[in-house]
Amino acid sequence: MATTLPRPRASNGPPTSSLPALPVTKTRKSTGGLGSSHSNPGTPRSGLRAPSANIYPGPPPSPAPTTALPVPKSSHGINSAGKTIRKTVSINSFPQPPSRLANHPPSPLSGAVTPARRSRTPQATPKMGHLSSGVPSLLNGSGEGKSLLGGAGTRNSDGLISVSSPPQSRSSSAQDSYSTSATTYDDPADATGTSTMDKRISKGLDGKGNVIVSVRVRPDLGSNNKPEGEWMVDGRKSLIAYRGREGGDYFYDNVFTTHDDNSRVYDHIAKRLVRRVMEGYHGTVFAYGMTGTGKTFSMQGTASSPGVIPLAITDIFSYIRETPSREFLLRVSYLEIYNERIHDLLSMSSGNGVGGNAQEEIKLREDSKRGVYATPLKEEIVQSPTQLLRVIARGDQARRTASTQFNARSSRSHAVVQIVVESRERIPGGSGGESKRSGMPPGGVRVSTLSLIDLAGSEKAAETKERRAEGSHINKSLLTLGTVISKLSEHKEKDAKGGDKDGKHLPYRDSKLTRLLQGALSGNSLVSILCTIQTGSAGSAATANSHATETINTLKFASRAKNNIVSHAKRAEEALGAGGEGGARVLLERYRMEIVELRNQLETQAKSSNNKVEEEEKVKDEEEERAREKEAEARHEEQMLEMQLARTALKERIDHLNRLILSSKSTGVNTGGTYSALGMHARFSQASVRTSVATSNGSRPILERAGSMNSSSSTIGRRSIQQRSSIGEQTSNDEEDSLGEYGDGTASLQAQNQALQSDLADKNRYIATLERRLLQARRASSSRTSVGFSAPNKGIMVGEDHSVSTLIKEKDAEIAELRARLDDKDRMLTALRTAARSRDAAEGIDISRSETRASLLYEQAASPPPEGALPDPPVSTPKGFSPIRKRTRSVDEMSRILDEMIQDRVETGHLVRGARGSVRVAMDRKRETLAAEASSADLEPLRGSPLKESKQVALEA
Ligand SMILES: Nc1ncnc2c1ncn2[C@@H]1O[C@H](COP(=O)(O)OP(=O)(O)OP(=O)(O)O)[C@@H](O)[C@H]1O
Repeated sequence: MATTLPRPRASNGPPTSSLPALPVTKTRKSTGGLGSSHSNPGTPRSGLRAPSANIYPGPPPSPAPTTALPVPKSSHGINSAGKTIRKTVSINSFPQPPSRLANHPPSPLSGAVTPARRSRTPQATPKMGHLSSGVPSLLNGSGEGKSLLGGAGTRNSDGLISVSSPPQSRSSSAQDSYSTSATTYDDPADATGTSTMDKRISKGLDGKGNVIVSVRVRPDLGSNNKPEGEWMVDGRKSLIAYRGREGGDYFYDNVFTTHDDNSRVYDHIAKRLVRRVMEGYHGTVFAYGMTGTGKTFSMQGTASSPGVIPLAITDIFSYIRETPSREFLLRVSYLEIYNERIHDLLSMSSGNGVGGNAQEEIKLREDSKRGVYATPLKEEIVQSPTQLLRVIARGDQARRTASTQFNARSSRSHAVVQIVVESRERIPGGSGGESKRSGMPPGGVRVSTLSLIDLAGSEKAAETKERRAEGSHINKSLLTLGTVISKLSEHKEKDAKGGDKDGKHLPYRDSKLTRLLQGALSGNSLVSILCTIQTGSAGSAATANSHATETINTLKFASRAKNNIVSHAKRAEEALGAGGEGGARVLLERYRMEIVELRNQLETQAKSSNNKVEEEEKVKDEEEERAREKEAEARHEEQMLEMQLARTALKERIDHLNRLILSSKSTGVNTGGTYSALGMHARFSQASVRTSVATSNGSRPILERAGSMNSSSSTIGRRSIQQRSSIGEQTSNDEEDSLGEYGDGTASLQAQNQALQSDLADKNRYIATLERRLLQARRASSSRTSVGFSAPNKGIMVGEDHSVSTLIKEKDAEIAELRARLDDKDRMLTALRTAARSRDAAEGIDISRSETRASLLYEQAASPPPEGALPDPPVSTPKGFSPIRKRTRSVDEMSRILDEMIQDRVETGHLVRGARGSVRVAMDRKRETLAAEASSADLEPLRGSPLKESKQVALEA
């Protein structure tokens, strides 16, 4: 259902175009109903209440002329019912108790207290004259009473006159609302300007106090049946005159004829009150009347003619919008009193409580600050007119209705909408004085309540039991209300005398309705009562009579109310802080404190979150740092592992080399000087040993070891050759010395050992260097790899390949260089040995040594070593092999043996005979095995070797 606000009223007339669905009238669930005979079949049971035009043809086509009114029977206006004499005169003529009058606050509306108030002493109303009440009022602009004396007769003859409301504008504005004149002028009547009536009002002819009692006449269903001539309704005079039994003239603050629409009714009965509520006064508007007379129609209205509630809502928000100096908080509750039980209409999901959800019993409580209030009651905070209207529409849906004799959709409960307005100066203490506009000092929160009450209609009889039960409750509560109002005058008198100030003798507690209205009735609130009547009646004469009686009762009630209820409403005190019960209820203050608290929390949270962020960043940094460290550690470990591996590999190689060296040594040691037999011809002896072994038994291990040694030396120990070039000289000198000293090659072996040791040291140094280089290369490679990782994949491959290939190339180059150096070294050693031998020869070395050697060789050749054993170089002279015998051996024989050996080698393919008779190791064999390579290397100098020399020497000898 659409919930838009009433459209702006261009004039007093009803809106012409479609209006919001709210207020929804009589769209409530029915509690049952009377026979359909009483209901208007044309009236929808749900949805918007249709304009009454279908039921009521509208104003009488020819309104009764004023002249048709019966002349009052007496100048006092007293009819046959003497008791009602006071009630037949204008309520404005009723006296106000002096004490009350003195207590009346000055009218903030007019801003001035009427200096002289006329007495309201009951008096006769000859010529139906009205006396000005002269009561300063919160609800009128002047506080002056009105008088219809003089000028009154100038009006039209339309007795049931409908006086047009002054033109007003409800201009469109934001927030689905529209501004009403309520916020721009104090009294709708004040702004009339042009009309005669309004001129009269502006001249102070309108008298209204803090309690406004108005009567609205509903259009009759059919003018044919109505007992014409008995009723006269004069809107201009605010007069209703009845010329029937118990007839009389009834004057009220406002009398609305059948021509007056809801807008005009609102403007006169509630507009000012709503404004006062916004300024901090409590206000109560209620509609009272017989069933079917238009209470709900007036309070809620229809889509095309919004009633008091929607128009009040519009004005509330208009006021808020136009009062920027204050901030407001609105909360709304909606309850009904049905069969003397209170129901929360906002807590009901649907239905009207009959078969609806069970509710916690709502009770009425009272405290000094809040007065009488219902609890527990749901209050909804609303922020827009639409929202507020929706809430109320929801409550309407839950309200109980039923069909009665006079109303197809009769309200069977009293419905109370309460809008609590909290307001506070925007800058507390900022302005330093009272707000010019509101006259309110800045400071605390002001809480006021607007109660809008649609009472259930009184009815004489009902046809069903249920209706009767409802009716009895309704009637009882309305009776109690009447009683309380009646007794208010007694109370006033007692109060004036200083007794019963609390009004304890008043039967407020006799019904929930009066208890709830206690605050308003006892004068704490501005009050506006709208009594609805219907002058005509369809049906029999009896019905018409009964109806007339009911109507008169309503008029009497209205008169009593106007006469007895005295409002001394004061602006609500501002609640400062949240202290006390009242303060705790002030949501605005609570919210302000909550906001402050939340802000503090927010700041604390912001701080802590900042700290948290910092801490998180710190932790993140630390984690990153740790991750980096871990990575570095892992890299380091990896490098260490690689180094370890490299070192292990190198150590293995060293061990291997050492083993080889030891092997060489052991050869030397094992030979126990046999080498000395080979002496300076170690190479030769080695070669011959290997040759012989290979020839005799082909012992691979030996060859392999020898090859291995050569290989090792060829790959490792080459770096120090240059260094050793000087050492080599030294060594050769040593060798020379040793040779010269001992002459048996022992010195040469030692020198050789020394050379090997130094070579080993060199190799170790070289290995260390290689380790370093390897490490550097790996680091470079890893850094290149890591750089490559950050680059595209291609980069990684290229980087790695490049580094590896470069490394390999470097190593190859190094190996090649070392090989070359080794060759140099070998050549140098050979040259040194040759030089030594040449020296020996030059110095005339004993030939016998050669012979001995030759004979030794011979012996060795004759008796080869056992198979598989290392060749035992001749370390000692065998028994029975004297030098003398050696000398006796013919050189030829020696030569022959040698030749045979050589021939044998040649035949086996180990040696190749040269063109000039020289021999050399076969090149292919050299390539085949390292041993052969070593042999080849050693045999090369054989051409000029000691063997050859010895052979030559032997031959020479
Ligand atoms: N001033 C009016 N102009 C046109 N139609 C009216 C007027 N007042 C009442 N009606 C119509 O009369 C019928 C009864 O009105 P309404 O329901 O407001 O009476 P009520 O006093 O609330 O009755 P109850 O006490 O049974 O709830 C409705 O259809 C309504 O439209």
